[in-house]
Amino acid sequence: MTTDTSPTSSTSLAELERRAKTHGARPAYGHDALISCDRLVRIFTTDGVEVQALQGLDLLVEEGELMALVGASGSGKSTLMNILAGLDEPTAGAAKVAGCDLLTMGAKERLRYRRDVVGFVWQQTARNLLPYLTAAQNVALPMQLRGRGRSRDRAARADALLTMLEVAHCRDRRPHQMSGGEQQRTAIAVALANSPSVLLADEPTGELDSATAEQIFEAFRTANEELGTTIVIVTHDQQVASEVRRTVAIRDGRTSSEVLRRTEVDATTGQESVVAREYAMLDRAGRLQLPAEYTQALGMEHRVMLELEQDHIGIWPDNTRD
Ligand SMILES: Nc1ncnc2c1ncn2[C@@H]1O[C@H](COP(=O)(O)OP(=O)(O)OP(=O)(O)O)[C@@H](O)[C@H]1O
Repeated sequence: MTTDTSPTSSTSLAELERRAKTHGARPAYGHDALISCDRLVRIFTTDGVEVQALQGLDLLVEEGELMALVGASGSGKSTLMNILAGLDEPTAGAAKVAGCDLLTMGAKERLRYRRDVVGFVWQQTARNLLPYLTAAQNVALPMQLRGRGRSRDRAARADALLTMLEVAHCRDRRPHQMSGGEQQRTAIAVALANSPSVLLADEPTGELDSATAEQIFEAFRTANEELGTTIVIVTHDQQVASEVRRTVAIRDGRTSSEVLRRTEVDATTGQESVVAREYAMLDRAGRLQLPAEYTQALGMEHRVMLELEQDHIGIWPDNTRD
């Protein structure tokens, strides 16, 4: 590749000034996103051994999105969720959720963040609900702890949320009297009780069969559509891609690819169909993660050749190797 981007004598000073101005006027990365992670790093050190769980992860989530994060075991999903939940702090990088800076928050702010800005649903149903409270009492509790409203108003909101999530019949039951799916739908109601900006769910269907999991995804869709809550669901289930509009894959602590689903209308027949397209992620330094099956198929290793074409960039194996 012989692309030369250095300023040459033919580049006028005025042109360089114009480029610098355009660059300076560009809005900051993720300025209009509800969640923005910028080159996020999390290093764990155990017995002197360092594990880089997040290795410069970039992620933007817009307000009102319902999206999924997928990835193999150990790819860094839970680490990212714990940081977004305000339960863990990143080693480096930047992370903001609804205007809150997750790196500089003090203890008091962190507590307010966890109570008001984010709601969580965990995989283990026991972690989501208190066993000695009924479904309605579980949903009312976060509102009570926040000290908002009268008891009658809190009970009315709990009822409305349970009804929306189709578990009104469980209102007077304790968790052990409900099915796993009913418990998780009640857990979503609990997480929504204080109207958080973001709902985070870490493997919420991990303990459920596929039919019940489908109902849980339906409940997330209802919450997203009716309340406009931004929802991020972590799962290792690749099937989730058919349940949400955007699925981001994490590999080795970085976002590696994204699947977008959209409805397209055939211009001639007028028929609607859902089209899913996979994209590779280009990070802010211009780095691209190529899928292993592509690079292996062409024997690409270490070095590749690039060529800039009119509307695409070509990538070829290094043909100087024997
Ligand atoms: N508290 C910790 N101390 C040391 N290493 C950790 C800690 N938490 C996570 N790790 C390591 O960080 C890496 C990412 O772990 P993480 O739990 O985020 O992955 P995951 O994608 O959520 O995996 P799974 O799907 O199995 O839950 C792993 O190598 C893990 O061993």
